[in-house]
Amino acid sequence: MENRVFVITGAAGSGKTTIRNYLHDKYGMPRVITHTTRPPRENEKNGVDYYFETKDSFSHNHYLESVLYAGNYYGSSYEGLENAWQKKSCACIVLDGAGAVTYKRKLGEKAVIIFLKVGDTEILKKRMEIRGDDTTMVAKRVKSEEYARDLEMPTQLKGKAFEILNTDLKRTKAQVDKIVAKYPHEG
Ligand SMILES: Nc1nc2c(ncn2[C@@H]2O[C@H](COP(=O)(O)OP(=O)(O)O)[C@@H](O)[C@H]2O)c(=O)[nH]1
Ligand SMILES: Nc1ncnc2c1ncn2[C@@H]1O[C@H](COP(=O)(O)OP(=O)(O)O)[C@@H](O)[C@H]1O
Repeated sequence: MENRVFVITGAAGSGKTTIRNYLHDKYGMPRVITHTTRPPRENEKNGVDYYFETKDSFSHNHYLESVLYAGNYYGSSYEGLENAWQKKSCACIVLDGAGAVTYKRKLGEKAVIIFLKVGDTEILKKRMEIRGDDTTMVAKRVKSEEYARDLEMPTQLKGKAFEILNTDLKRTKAQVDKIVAKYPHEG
């Protein structure tokens, strides 16, 4: 079976982590854990949600791609992806729009991109608040260039990515199931 990585992208609060966890729980897809210099949220654990790094330790890893997002660095390593592929042919990862573009460019057909859209920015803000994000962090996030950019699918991905409007989670999951069914994967 050919190796694939399902890349979930979209704005903050659009449901990327929820869908990545769905792919993991329903299809047993290993999650590629990425690295960040962002401080952990209250419920986040090192090695589970992210590898939390200092600026110095972040700079020592070998990345397939890395970005600056709302003032913090994020990066995904080749090693993380290879480790996931050693377990299963289909893995999943959460990336910002720029990361998704790089994955498509570097991995071609191996990268299946799903862009999650939520039209209403008030809904996104509310979801971040309900998730329990620090209000100062939410304010900083929604003011960032990267947040505004990721409200729409990157132009470089038009025609090369799936777009799902994530308002009703049940419907979103059903649409994800249809996409996964297009690709051979272990049970
Ligand atoms: N390009 C890239 N983006 C990443 C990586 N890890 C996380 N991200 C993205 O960075 C952005 C900020 O993530 P985070 O601080 O967890 O906020 P959240 O989107 O509100 O959960 C999101 O768009 C993530 O998808 C990575 O390794 N590379
Ligand atoms: N379709 C949906 N309807 C309502 N709430 C949702 C939906 N999808 C996700 N959520 C909730 O919104 C919050 C943000 O989702 P999350 O997956 O953390 O987003 P992201 O990783 O894109 O920032 C979480 O509390 C999640 O449970």
